[in-house]
Amino acid sequence: MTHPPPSQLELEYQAILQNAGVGILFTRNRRFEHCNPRAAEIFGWTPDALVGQPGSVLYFSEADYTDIGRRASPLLAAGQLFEQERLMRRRDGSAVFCQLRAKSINPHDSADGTIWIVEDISERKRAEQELRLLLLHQQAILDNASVGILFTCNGLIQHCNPRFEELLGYERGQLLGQSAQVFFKSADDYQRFGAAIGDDLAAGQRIEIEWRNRRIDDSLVWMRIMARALPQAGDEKITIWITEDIEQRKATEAQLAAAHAELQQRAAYLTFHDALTGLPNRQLLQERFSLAIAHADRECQRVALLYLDLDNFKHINDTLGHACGDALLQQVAQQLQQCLRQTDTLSRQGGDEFIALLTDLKDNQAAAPVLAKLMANLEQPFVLDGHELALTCSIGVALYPDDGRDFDTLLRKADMALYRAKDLGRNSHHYFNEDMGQQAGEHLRLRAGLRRALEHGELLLHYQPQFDLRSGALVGAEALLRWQHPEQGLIAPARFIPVAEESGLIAPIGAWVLEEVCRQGRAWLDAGLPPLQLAVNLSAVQFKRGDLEATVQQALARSGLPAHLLELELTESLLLHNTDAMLALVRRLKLMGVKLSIDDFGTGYSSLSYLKRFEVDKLKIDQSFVRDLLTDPDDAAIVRAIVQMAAGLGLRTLAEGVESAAVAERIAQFGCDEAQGYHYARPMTAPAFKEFLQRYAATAGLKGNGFARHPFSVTATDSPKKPLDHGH
Ligand SMILES: Nc1nc2c(ncn2[C@@H]2O[C@@H]3COP(=O)(O)O[C@H]4[C@@H](O)[C@H](n5cnc6c(=O)[nH]c(N)nc65)O[C@@H]4COP(=O)(O)O[C@H]3[C@H]2O)c(=O)[nH]1
Repeated sequence: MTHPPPSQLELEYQAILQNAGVGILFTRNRRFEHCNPRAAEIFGWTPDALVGQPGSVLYFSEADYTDIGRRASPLLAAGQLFEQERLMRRRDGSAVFCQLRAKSINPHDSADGTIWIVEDISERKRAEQELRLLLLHQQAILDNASVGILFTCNGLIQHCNPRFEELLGYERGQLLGQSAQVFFKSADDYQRFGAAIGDDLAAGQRIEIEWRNRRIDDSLVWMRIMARALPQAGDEKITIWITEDIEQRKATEAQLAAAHAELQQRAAYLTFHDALTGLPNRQLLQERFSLAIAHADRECQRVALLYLDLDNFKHINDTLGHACGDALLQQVAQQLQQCLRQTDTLSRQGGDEFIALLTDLKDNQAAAPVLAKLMANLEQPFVLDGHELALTCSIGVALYPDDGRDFDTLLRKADMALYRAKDLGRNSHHYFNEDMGQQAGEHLRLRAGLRRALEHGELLLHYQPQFDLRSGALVGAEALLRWQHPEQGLIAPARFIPVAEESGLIAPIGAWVLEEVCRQGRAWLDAGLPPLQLAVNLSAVQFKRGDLEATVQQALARSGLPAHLLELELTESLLLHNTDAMLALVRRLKLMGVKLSIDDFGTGYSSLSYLKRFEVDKLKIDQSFVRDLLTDPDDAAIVRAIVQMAAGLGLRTLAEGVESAAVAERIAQFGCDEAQGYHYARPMTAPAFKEFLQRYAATAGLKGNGFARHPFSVTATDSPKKPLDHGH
């Protein structure tokens, strides 16, 4: 092998030094003897400037320099390679991370110097640092995440965070390296899971699924799992799983679903049954009726519909309370059911009304023993809350096919028969017959019509003015209910209030009256009319059940009518139910500020003690005493006595039904405070009343004289041909 001439070698050597991508430095006696351009560039020097400098210029301190000397010397002396990564100083004082490799040129003689190969590794170090930080952040996320995070590689658990282990009850690190199958219920379940998500996962999609997984103690936990395969070169299939414990949510969902199912079941049940007694309702009864008549037609038999109503049940309800009433109805339902055959149907219509459908009757007489049995069974005492109660009932009977062929006709006829039975003194039964009077029919029509009247706004109020007998001033008005029937015209309360009371409709009707009176009173005040006391009739039924207190409160609150302008008219008989509850209710009403008067006073069992106890404000003397006052000395004596007694108790009196000036004069002489009657004005519509009031104010202001020559004293309204009231 031939060697190139030295000059050539030197040239090549120079070329290597000049072009090398690494820095090359030669030191001798700890000074730079020679360096290539890259070395100078790394440290921010020019080669000329760097050559001759002590090695320490590349270090931040003497100590630093000494340190490297101490580390390198032994290796260099032994002819070995010294290697180190080190932060070094550039000429401008900035730092540069270098990879140093050094070797003695001649280990036997250090005087020959050392060669240093230097690489600028700052960039690599920064990248490493960034990576390290990134990993730190990632770890922090994994450690602190509230969701379980898991990485699998080809189905093996590669990494998971503490939350995931905690979710499944594992110790830290216990899951690593295991197959993901460990947290599935079984190998099959794992397969199913794979089948459910495998394709989407492979397609790179984000999976979201809810699955029931297995904890270490074999208990199961509902998890929401989000998964995605990480883009990865090669065969490794790395998947990230983010899991959440949704056990609580699932439990709540399950509870909700169960509650919903139960509700649906209940709703379905209630579609065909009565909630209180569990008996079939009208709809189911109707279906059974259809089946029964089809069967009866085939067998040439009869079917009977029995409309049964408990006598005086309302009284029991009122005295013992609704809860007792309900319990009693349940017992009654059982008792009645026992009297019937399997093929018969007992149904509750609401309230205390039941309907029995009797099937397989050979003839029209075949229902008789059942009727007798039903009535006899009810007379057996029921025990409720320690009270022994004997009940009676009235029953109306209609027969298929004689009385009708369809359900509604038969039911209507059974109802008519029931009313006839009640008319005949209750505790009896009655079969429908064609010539049953109009009465039952009218009653039924009224009942159905009233419901519609309330819904369709057919009810209205008329107002009858009330005057102070001493000053002649118009001081108040009584609100009187009317029913504007679409066919029959204006119907008086005497005709429909008893029906409303019997059917329970009086509660919503009474509430409407209170609302309307308060609203109207407020409107008149707002229109600048003087304040008037507005009296409202309360039915005993309304007083004893329902939520009268709330109704009154609401009517006052909604309208903004001052409470003292509202007067509630009670009847004497109502106060005889002198119970603590009644007393408390009246007290609460009085505390609201409303006034109380006793209507039709003198017709009941007047008792002074209850007048005091109930803190009544006014007595309204019944018109039957007032009407014949001038001709009947007894009536005159009664009126005078009532007025005197009331004065003694500090109560005001109002004479009702004052039809003439002479009567007005006489009651004034007796000391009666107020009067109301056709002599002054008939009841009239609200607009007519307003006009009346305005006219009254104008004329009374001029004349200002008393009751007898009252500006409106004879209004020529007493003609019997006149309609029910004025102003309509
Ligand atoms: N012969 C004669 N009658 C006169 C005279 N002045 C007034 N009247 C009539 O006497 C009745 C007085 O009302 P009431 O004793 O509270 O008797 C009322 C009251 O008990 C009841 N009622 C009226 N409106 C309501 C209501 O909103 N709720 C309730 N629960 N009952 C009401 O209906 C009853 C009858 O009311 P209406 O037919 O309006 O009959 C009214 C009225 O039109 C007169 O000078 N001569």
